[in-house]
Amino acid sequence: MKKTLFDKIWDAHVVESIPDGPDILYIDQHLIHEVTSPQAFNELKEREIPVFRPNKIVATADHNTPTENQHLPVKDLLSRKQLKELSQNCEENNITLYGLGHPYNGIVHVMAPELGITQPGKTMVCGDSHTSTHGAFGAIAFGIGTSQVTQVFASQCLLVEKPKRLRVNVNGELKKGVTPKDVILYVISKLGTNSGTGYFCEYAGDVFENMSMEGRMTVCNMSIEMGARGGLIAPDQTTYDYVEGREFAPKGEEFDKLKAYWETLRTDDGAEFDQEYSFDAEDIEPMITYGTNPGMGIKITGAIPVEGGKSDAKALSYMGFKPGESLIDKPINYIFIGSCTNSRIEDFRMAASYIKGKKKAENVNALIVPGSRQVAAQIQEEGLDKVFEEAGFRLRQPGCSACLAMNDDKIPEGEYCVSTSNRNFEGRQGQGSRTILASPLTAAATAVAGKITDFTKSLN
Ligand SMILES: CC(C)[C@H](C(=O)O)[C@@H](O)C(=O)O
Ligand code: SF4
Repeated sequence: MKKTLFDKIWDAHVVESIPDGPDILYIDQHLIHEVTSPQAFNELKEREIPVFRPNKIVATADHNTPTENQHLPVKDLLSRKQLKELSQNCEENNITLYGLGHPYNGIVHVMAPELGITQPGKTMVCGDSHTSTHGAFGAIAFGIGTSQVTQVFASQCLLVEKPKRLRVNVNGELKKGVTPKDVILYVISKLGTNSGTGYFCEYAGDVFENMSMEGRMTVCNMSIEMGARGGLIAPDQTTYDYVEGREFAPKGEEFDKLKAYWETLRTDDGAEFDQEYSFDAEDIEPMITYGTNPGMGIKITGAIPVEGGKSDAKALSYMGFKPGESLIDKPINYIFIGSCTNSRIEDFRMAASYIKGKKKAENVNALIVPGSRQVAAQIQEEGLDKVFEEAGFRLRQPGCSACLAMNDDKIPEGEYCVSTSNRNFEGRQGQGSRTILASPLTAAATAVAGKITDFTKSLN
């Protein structure tokens, strides 16, 4: 039978199938962080169940971490408690933790791929919705709830209904200034935030084939924002080149053997999908959102749609925008370049290439936050920190930062923030804050202009 990439990986991990019921799926890699693991550890303790395979778990601290003075004790008491609990739980259960200050520390969806923990063909879970990011490698990766975290701790397996198959094709050549973030914001603006519900999405076509691993991660990261359980892209030479040589990647003969298997991980010609959509790369332009869900996106030079239901009216009133309005020239006082969507080296290269030789607008407060310690080190190695400094930006230390208001980095009430993160929900970046999702390039251009600007004209 002809199989999809998703089927091949899924079927290889089914321990047992319950007729007309869920599958018991083996999980190769479990990632954890401070927010969704404490209750799971507590439950295990209460029921006196040991962690079954501690060496299949890797932990990091990311959500509650400050992005300044990481060498000092964490000021916020709740955050400090959360981080301490993670350290204790990992120690008690023999789990590797790359905590605050460790050279491998970072946002879970940034540090695991860069350490070579994320690999094609694996099943991966984390108590975090953006686990879909790891699908960029041709892995089945998805977020789970805390009770499922307990399940995986106890058994290394998960009882889970097999999702349906969805494929999104984008073919053609992207225009100048159109980045992977714009591609996924475009797709979600076309399909809506519920289109993926019940599905696992494969991204196919030459746009994804030509993308770097960083770009593919940006795309897969936001699969959950169209409601999909996860997203994935068939592994290819770009994937193998990225994985090879990384700290925890297989080495030598083992790598070659695995690579031969990874090469079989592609959708067979003629394999069937339950749903399929196709788009042309030429139709995509730099995108921004105007509302309070990631599907409310328009091209940067576009106008806010006039037709819309009650929820649109509510979103626009929260955002302080009007139907039919263009966002060009809207003054913006905050920008955030960071989050597991856009905080990898390529994102900072992109931002720096625009910023180089320019100055940050006076009115703008900029948060530039690498996704991991390794990204931060690479920024320095490449001298990008100088580019940012000369333009008046200050780099922060790694973490989830202003992506969600769980640490000190918050956007004040009523302020607009052009943000490279993935969610623009009400209050997401701080109570009353207003998020405009965009690419690192758009965020950089906004920071320089002090307002939303059609920067594509100035690109050469
Ligand atoms: C805190 C965590 C559970 C949450 C998630 O699941 O995604 C967070 O990472 C987010 O982005 O909203
Ligand atoms: S960066 Fe944002 S989206 Fe990603 S894991 Fe952290 S809080 Fe969630």
